[in-house]
Amino acid sequence: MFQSKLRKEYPYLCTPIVGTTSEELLDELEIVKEKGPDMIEWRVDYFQEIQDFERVAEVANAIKKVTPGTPLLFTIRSVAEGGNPTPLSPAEIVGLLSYICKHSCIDIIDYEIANPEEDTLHLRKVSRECGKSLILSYHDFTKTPSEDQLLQILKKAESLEADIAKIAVMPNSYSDVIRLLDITEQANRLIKIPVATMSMNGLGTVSRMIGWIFGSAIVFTVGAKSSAPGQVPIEKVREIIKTIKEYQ
Ligand SMILES: O=C1C[C@@](O)(C(=O)O)C[C@@H](O)[C@@H]1O
Repeated sequence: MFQSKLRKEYPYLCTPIVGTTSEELLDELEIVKEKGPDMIEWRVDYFQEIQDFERVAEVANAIKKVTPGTPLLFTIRSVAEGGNPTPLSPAEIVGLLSYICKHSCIDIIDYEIANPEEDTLHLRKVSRECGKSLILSYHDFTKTPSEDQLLQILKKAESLEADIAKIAVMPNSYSDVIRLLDITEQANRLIKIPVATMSMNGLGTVSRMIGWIFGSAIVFTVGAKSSAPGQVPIEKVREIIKTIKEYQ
């Protein structure tokens, strides 16, 4: 599975695509493809035809056909955690994630850790049976929770057998950004699965540039369009990593 290739010394550069139609998505993908990301995230909460599961699987396969060698992450972000409103109920979201594991060639699904544990365990089982990886994620668009709370979230993701634990939080000061980096470094010693962390917005943007040094395994970068505040274009992040590595 792809996460065994996650390199501690170099992060996966992931670029989201956020189109509302298959045409928009494939146009975005043409731009993104040229930039050679290590992972592509389809933000399905923006997709107009999200209720038509067969159509969603068809589009996922069309995306994968354009970038066959690049792990494809399938994300339905909830409004509560910064996503776009969708007509799907929580049960339908579980249904779509299960369907997509069974009927498409996506590689990874994202599920929010705040969801009921029984649904998470169900999706863990289905994704594993289908050979897909599972990211358990947590987002707070208003603040950066305490060190204790964030470490508990990462540990919970590990105990629920996620392949990767991810947290994206909003800083209200530089000390929040430093805390996030500190937690990232601690988590790498305390838990065994890879973690992906980011501090959002202008204040936190530095975490997207240097978080990998502290052990964040994935950086969400802009390929064509941004999916969260503070994301940096992929080519800029590459340059920064290259410069740091030259002098490390
Ligand atoms: O979870 C994340 C991280 C993210 O919110 C960010 O802050 O870069 C962007 C989302 O597209 C992705 O699903």
